[in-house]
Amino acid sequence: MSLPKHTAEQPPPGQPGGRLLVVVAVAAEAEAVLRGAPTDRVTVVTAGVGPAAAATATALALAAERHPLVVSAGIAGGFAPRAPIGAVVAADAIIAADLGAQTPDGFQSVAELGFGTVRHTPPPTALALLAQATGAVVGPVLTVSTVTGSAARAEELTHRHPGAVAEAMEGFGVAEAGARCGVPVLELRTVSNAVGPRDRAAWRIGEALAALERAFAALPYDRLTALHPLD
Ligand SMILES: O=C(O)c1cccc(C(=O)CC[C@H]2O[C@@H](n3cnc4c(=O)[nH]cnc43)[C@H](O)[C@@H]2O)c1
Repeated sequence: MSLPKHTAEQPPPGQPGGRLLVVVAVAAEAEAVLRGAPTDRVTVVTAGVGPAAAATATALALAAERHPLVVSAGIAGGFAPRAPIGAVVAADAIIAADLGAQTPDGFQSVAELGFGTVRHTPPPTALALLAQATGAVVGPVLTVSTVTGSAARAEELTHRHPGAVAEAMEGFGVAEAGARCGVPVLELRTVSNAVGPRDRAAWRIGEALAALERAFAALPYDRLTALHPLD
């Protein structure tokens, strides 16, 4: 007898439902998500910091269990004035902002150089639902491997990505894994610090984690998973 592909907790193929796969970097973010979310509607994976750790953990989680939708979540740096400390942001584009080469003409992304991609686009209807429920500021969220620490770097990123609302370190990795596995990816972040000159003492991590908890308490889980039924 062959085993069914779905588990007791998962709906049968073709029917809406299932858990959101939520990928965070560190334990404090996982705890905030789990305080806010109904525990039977999320699988939370603590991946580690950076896009490589995020991609690996996401791919492993998707291989282990079917999920209709993935959310890259956690704290982030916000671009002023669009995303102040405590704001919720949601990505309408998930962009690898430092994946490329420095050339005599300035930075060129791997996409501009003719290989690979630096952008993933979250599903618009799910993004709209998520943003409406959480009051998120919507815009591009940048994935960087180095936290911005100067006004010059913040200006350079804003110049290359007008309208960017936040930077963090994992979204593009999660989105790459989701794309390879055929599962759509959203990015939902709360702002702990401003993108700009390094001032670690000004980071408001507690405030951002409280906002993350509230955001996950507000998500419309049934409607989100119904948009992307498991096949
Ligand atoms: O002290 C530092 O400068 C520093 C260097 C590397 C990592 C950190 C972290 O605390 C991890 C950052 C963690 O939170 C996200 N995050 C929050 N704010 C930002 C930001 O302004 N730029 C990039 N990432 C940020 C990120 O996704 C990581 O998971 C501190």
